[in-house]
Amino acid sequence: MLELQNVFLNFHSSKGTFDSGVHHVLDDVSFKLYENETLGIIGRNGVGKTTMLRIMADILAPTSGVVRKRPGKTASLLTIGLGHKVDLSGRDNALLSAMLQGASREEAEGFLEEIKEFSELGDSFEEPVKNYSSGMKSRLGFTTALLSRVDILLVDEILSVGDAEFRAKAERAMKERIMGNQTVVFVSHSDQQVKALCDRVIWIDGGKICGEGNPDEVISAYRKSLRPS
Ligand SMILES: Nc1ncnc2c1ncn2[C@@H]1O[C@H](COP(=O)(O)OP(=O)(O)OP(=O)(O)O)[C@@H](O)[C@H]1O
Repeated sequence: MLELQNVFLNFHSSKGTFDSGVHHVLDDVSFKLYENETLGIIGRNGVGKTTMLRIMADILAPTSGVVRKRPGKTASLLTIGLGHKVDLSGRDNALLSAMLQGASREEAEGFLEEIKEFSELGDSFEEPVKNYSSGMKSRLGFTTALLSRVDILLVDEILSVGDAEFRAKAERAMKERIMGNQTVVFVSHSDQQVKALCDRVIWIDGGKICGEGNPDEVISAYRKSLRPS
């Protein structure tokens, strides 16, 4: 469905701590994402998990290497507040996002009441997003992506925000989508969520894939690596 082949990603950095001002974030990363699977990406803070999702979503081009997506397939990055036009209402943002993800205006309008109901934003749905809390933005972003149709859903930590009740509801809805043949790439620091939702896990560190495969085994190796020896 999607493949990264020998992907390198460098950022130019003003910090002197990196090699000649270049920060090598991804260093020869290759993997395949298969249709209908839920792939988890784990690793310490700052190792490049979000960067990988942004490359898969075509938001960021790799410094070198190839990203191949099956023709006609859409991928959408689900993250807090990304792409929200803050002067527009929740309703208009939901409409825009659904259309950007490939829905016609009519189809997108058809999703709006469902988005309002699931997100539990009430009258705030008609308010500008600049007045939203981060929890409210994530409810809007999560719900819009959940209810519109994308072939590959790229989920960045979004299930870890919001109150406990909404989080449980979001996790249940995500599970249903996964069961219903949605292809998902899921970045999370929650072992429990990754184990509950993912078929396969990739662990990255130092720009490389350090482990790949069964969630229990890869998470256990990752946790072991964090313990002081
Ligand atoms: N636009 C940018 N310009 C320069 N450096 C960047 C940029 N975006 C990310 N980085 C750096 O690249 C590295 C990887 O960032 P990334 O957000 O992908 O990490 P992450 O694994 O998702 O982290 P976390 O678990 O904390 O969310 C970090 O060191 C970060 O500071």
